[in-house]
Formats: sequence, structure tokens, C-alpha cells
Amino acid sequence: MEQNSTSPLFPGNHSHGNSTCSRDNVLKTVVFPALYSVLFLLGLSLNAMAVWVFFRIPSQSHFIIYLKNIVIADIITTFTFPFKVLSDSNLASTGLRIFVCRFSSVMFYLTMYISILFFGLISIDRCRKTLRPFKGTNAARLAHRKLLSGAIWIILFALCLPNVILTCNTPKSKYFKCSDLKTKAGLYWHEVVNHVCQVIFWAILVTVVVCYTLITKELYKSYSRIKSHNTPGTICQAPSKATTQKPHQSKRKMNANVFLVLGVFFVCFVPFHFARVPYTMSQTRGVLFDCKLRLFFFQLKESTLFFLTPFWTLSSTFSSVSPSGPLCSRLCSCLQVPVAG
Ligand SMILES: Nc1ncnc2c1ncn2[C@@H]1O[C@H](COP(=O)(O)OP(=O)(O)O)[C@@H](O)[C@H]1O
Repeated sequence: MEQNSTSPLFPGNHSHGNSTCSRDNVLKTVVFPALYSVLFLLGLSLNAMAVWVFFRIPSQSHFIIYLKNIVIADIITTFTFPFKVLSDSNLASTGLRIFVCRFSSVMFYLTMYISILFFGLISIDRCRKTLRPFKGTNAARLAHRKLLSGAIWIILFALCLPNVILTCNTPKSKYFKCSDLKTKAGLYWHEVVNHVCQVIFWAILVTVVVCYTLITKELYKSYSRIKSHNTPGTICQAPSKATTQKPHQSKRKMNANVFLVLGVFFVCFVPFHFARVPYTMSQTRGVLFDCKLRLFFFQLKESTLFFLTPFWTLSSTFSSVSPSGPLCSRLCSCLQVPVAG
């Protein structure tokens, strides 16, 4: 795609005739569209199941409020996939590709950072529940969490809105990139938003690590108490299992769960956030990069983005089908199977 573009925003971009700089390779036009199509079908069915469960459950806990927000974000994300598929596979008209740059890609990133923020809030909530298992909630606290959720959506939406408004240049050729459609202010804002999103991501990552470290420590203490007294402890997450499993089995399982969550978060999200920095620079300071380097950063961004997408868009379903999650509890109660509280 890049080979024929004429971008006034990239004065150093003189190598358009070089076909090795084209974005249109088999990875972008065939492999990723096929994978995103599968993800669309999977995401649609699993998220529909999550909606079926969540919107029957009253928002009686902070956890449920946060998960409902993640489900809404996941659904919006899933609906952006068909546009990305059509655009990347070059089956879309110019108008549709402009729509992807202006709206659907912005919604994709917006909902991604909304999910990340709620994922952080869920970690804080789990930490609070583990450290203070007897501190319940009340109507006022639930109302605060709903207000906080609304504020997160509004603030991030306001942050991303200029990315829509300032993507208003008419493409100068059939072959254009999203950054070609941006005004000067639009490119500047695109960079600002990406910096803010980096801060959000790394802050949440630190929060998640701190929370899960505290949770692990507290659960170890509780299991040691169970072991020494041979009585049920104060584990709020899984009392019925804690009483039926041997302490060392529970400990191993707990470790596995904690490291699974942290591991997935690291492996899926960290590579994209490293790759995003040079790619954003290549979009806004094109003169500093030759076309091959820009292409390399684009491919790195697309690959790492695909790597994180399945985890992120299916995260609410993962949470709801975990043994103590609402979907499992609901299905198991229908089937009269005892589950962890
Ligand atoms: N973190 C973000 N938050 C909101 N919008 C974003 C973010 N990153 C990129 N965008 C917007 O999404 C659209 C596509 O961006 P990008 O993925 O960088 O371009 P490309 O598809 O050419 O690689 C652009 O309008 C851009 O401003």
C-alpha cells in the first residue's frame, strides 16, 4: 500500500516506488484477515453468552459492575473486526477504509484501554476482598463504582474524540495510510493519545503485579493457618474447595491461577506496548525513518496487536467461566453441581 502513497506528511518518504516497502503482503491481506474473521465469529458467540449471563445478574458487587463494562467493551471491539478484515484485505472501498481510520480503529483502541483499566480495577477489588474479606459493600459504594465506570468511558471517549475529528484530510491517492488522513494537529494528538495509553498500560501493569503479590501472600498465610489448625480459613474466593482440597493442592492451584493471569497479561500486552512506541514515532516523525523501517514497525505492531487481541476480547468470557465466575456459578447451579463461592 505504501509504495504508491504520496504523503505530504512524510517528506522523507521518497521510496514509494520500492515494492519491498509495500504493506500489502500476504500477512496483512490474507493471514490476519482470516484470523480476525475466526476471532469475530468466536468473539460474537462467546460474548453473546457473556451478555446472556451478565445482564441477568444484578450489579450487586464491584466485580460484576466491572465485568459488565468489560463485556460491553469486548462486544464493541468484536464489531470492529469485520471492518478491519475488509480494509486490510483490500476488499473495502476507499470510503470504508476512511471509516476504519476515523471511527472503527479508534473504537478498537478506545475499548482496549477501557478493558485494561477495568482489568486493573478488578485486580484492586480482588485484593481488597482478600485482605479484608469481611468488609462488604453497600448501595452507596456500588453507586460510586457505577459513577467511576461512567467517568472512565467519558474521559477515554473525550481523549479519543480528536482522533476522529482530526482525521479529515482527503486521501491523495487510492493507497493511503491512516496517518495520511490526519491534519498536523491530528498527528500531534495521535502521538499524545498513544503516550497517555502507554502510561495507562504500565500503571495498570504495576497495579496488577502489586495486587496479585499481596493476594498470593495473604492466601499463603491463610492456607498455612488452615494447615496448622486443620480448620477452614477465611478465604473468601473458594471456601468450599479450600475445605475439600489438601492445602498443598490448593496452594499449587492458587499459584497456577495467579501466574496464569499475570503471565497472560505480560505475554499478550507487553510486546504490543513496546512495538507501539517506535511505530507511532514512524507515523508522526516519518523523516526519521526510511520506508523499510516504517514497514518493519508496522508489521511488528500488527503482529503484536493480533497476539493480544484474542486474550483481550475474550477476557470477560474467561472471567465468567472461571470456577468462581458468574457463568460457571449460574450453569452449575442450573445443573445442581456444587461450585466454589
Ligand atoms: N491508543 C489509541 N487510542 C485511540 N485511538 C488510537 C490509538 N492509537 C491509534 N489510534 C487511532 O486509530 C486509527 C488507526 O491508527 P493506527 O493503528 O496507528 O494506524 P494504522 O492502521 O495505519 O497502522 C487512527 O485514527 C489513530 O489515531
